[in-house]
Parts: sequence; structure tokens; C-alpha cells
Amino acid sequence: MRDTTTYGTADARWALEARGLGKRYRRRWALKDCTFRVPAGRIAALVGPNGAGKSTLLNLATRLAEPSAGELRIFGAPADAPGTMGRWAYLGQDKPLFKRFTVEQTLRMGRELNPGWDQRAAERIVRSGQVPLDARVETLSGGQRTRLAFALAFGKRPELLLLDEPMADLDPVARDEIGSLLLSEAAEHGTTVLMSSHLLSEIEDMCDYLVVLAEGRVRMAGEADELVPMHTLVTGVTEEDALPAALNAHTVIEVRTSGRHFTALVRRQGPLQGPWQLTEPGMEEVLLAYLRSPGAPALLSPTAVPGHREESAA
Ligand SMILES: Nc1ncnc2c1ncn2[C@@H]1O[C@H](COP(=O)(O)OP(=O)(O)OP(=O)(O)O)[C@@H](O)[C@H]1O
Repeated sequence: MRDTTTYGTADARWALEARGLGKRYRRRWALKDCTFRVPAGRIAALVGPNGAGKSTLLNLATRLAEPSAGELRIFGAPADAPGTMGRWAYLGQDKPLFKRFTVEQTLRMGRELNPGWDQRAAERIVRSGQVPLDARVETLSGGQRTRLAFALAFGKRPELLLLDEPMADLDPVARDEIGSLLLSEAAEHGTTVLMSSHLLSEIEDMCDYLVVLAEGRVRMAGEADELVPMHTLVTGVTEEDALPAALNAHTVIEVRTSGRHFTALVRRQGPLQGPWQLTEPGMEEVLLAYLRSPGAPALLSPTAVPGHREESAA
């Protein structure tokens, strides 16, 4: 039996906190030794290549799967503690809705199943997308269904919204609309969002916190504003067909060469001095480099390390 008594109000500042979290399917670890946290109120991206463990992490948070190791806390309480389930809403790619229900009946079901239901918010979301209340779900377009699924999720008034590539099947216009809707609803209610996505431009536009997974492990986690500026793109000429030795003082995440020229994304460990051209990478460039280099040393900003200066998230 797990301890459900030790969490207090201070811990609730962390929407998610994983310590040594792991999930094994037969002999293979889908998620291993994951330790990170996400402060409440952030729009966090969950990024990683196919098979990195993103859905597994969301399944552990939503209790669709049980951890094989470690623990996961949601607002300071174990994910399986009584009462935790009412604090989050989950939206996956498949968006299970009853096809024969009308939009209105779907919202009524949301109201009947959820004690804290916010009918006004749910209706505002469907109406702002011109989704007719009397239309049957089976007649809605993919974008309209996604909007209805968002209305169900936000109507629950969750403190934490967990999204597994919810916009993957939308066209660019619908994606932009739903993205704006998500940001404005989350800002209005102070909702924490953890959103898995493969679209780096979408992440750069929407997210202020990053959790990067590769091969089941956390490769990077923390405030985007802290993590991205720790990196520099270095362009120069190789020395004897290799990266200049002076760069070894830094953490080289990724190197690409073309003839005698190299471009390296490095995590600075001090001043960068040499006959090189230095540029500041954007979030997308940093994420791409980490996604292409799953073996790169992990990077967690202090906010993302459980137990580290708790006051830093305030
Ligand atoms: N129910 C399961 N049984 C066995 N293996 C599983 C199961 N679910 C996931 N896995 C394995 O765990 C690993 C992580 O899968 P997961 O779906 O979490 O990755 P993902 O990052 O969400 O990938 P994608 O971007 O493709 O959706 C994969 O190797 C996958 O095959």
C-alpha cells in the first residue's frame, strides 16, 4: 500500500513529479529511471521520437498502466490516490466519442458524469467553432470532433490537461484555431498542460516547458527559456578531419560535417573561444539536435529536478 499521507499544499505546486519512474513490458523497458517534474501552470511539451515512451508516461499518469518502478505524483499526491483522478483530463489521438450522440447530448453526458462541470465553458468552445449543438457526432469533421473532445476535457475544469498528439489529424487552420483555444482556456483557468507532439514549430509557439524523452529516458526537462539559451551553434573548419579539440571542453550534442566544415550544437561549459562563427539556436534547432542524438548527456534545469530548491517554481 502506498503512502498517501505525506503530500501537503507545498507539493501541489508540482503538477507532475516522477522519481525513478519505469514501465516494463515483458523484458523491455518502455520507460526507465525517469526523474523530473513539471510545475503547475505551465504549458509543457512532451517530445520524443516514435517509441520514446511518451504515451507510456501519459498512460501512467492516467492509470491506464501501472508503473513497474518508481513513483509518479500529480499535484503532490500519488497518481493512484483517491481524488487524483478528478484533477486531470486526458485527450488522446482517438478521441472516443459516441457517434450517435448529438453535440448537445455529448455535453449533457459530460455534465452528468462530472460534478464540477462548466457548461458555459464547454458550450463556448463548441459554439466558437460553429459546431451545431444538434449535429450528430458521426456527421462532424475531424476538426469539429477535436473541438468537441476539447470541450469535454475543459468542461471537466481539470487542473491538469494531458494531451497525446490531440491535433495530429487537423489541417493547419483547425490546428491553429484549436491551439489558440487551448492556450486561452488554459490561461483563463490556470490549467497545467502536458502535450505530446511531433510538431516542433507547434511546440515552439505554444510551450514554455519541455520534457524530452528518448529510448525511454528523460533527455531534457525544464523551462524552455533556461534550457535553449544554454546552447550555441558553432560553425567552423575541422582540424585533421575532426572537431577542434578546444570544443571538447563543452558538451557537444550533435556534429554535422560538410567537407572541411562542421556545425556543432554545443552546451556551453564556459566561454566559447576559437575561430568559429557562433549563433544562438532556436528551440526547434535544440530539440532536433537532442532528438537526433539520443545518447547526448541529459540536461535538467533546476526547476525540473525533484527536491531542488522547491521555492524556485513559485
Ligand atoms: N502495451 C504494450 N505492450 C508492449 N509494449 C508496449 C506497449 N505499449 C508500448 N510499448 C512499447 O513501449 C515503447 C514506448 O512506446 P510509446 O507508445 O510509449 O512511445 P511513444 O513515444 O508514445 O511513440 P509514438 O511517438 O510512436 O506514439 C515502444 O517500444 C512500444 O513498442
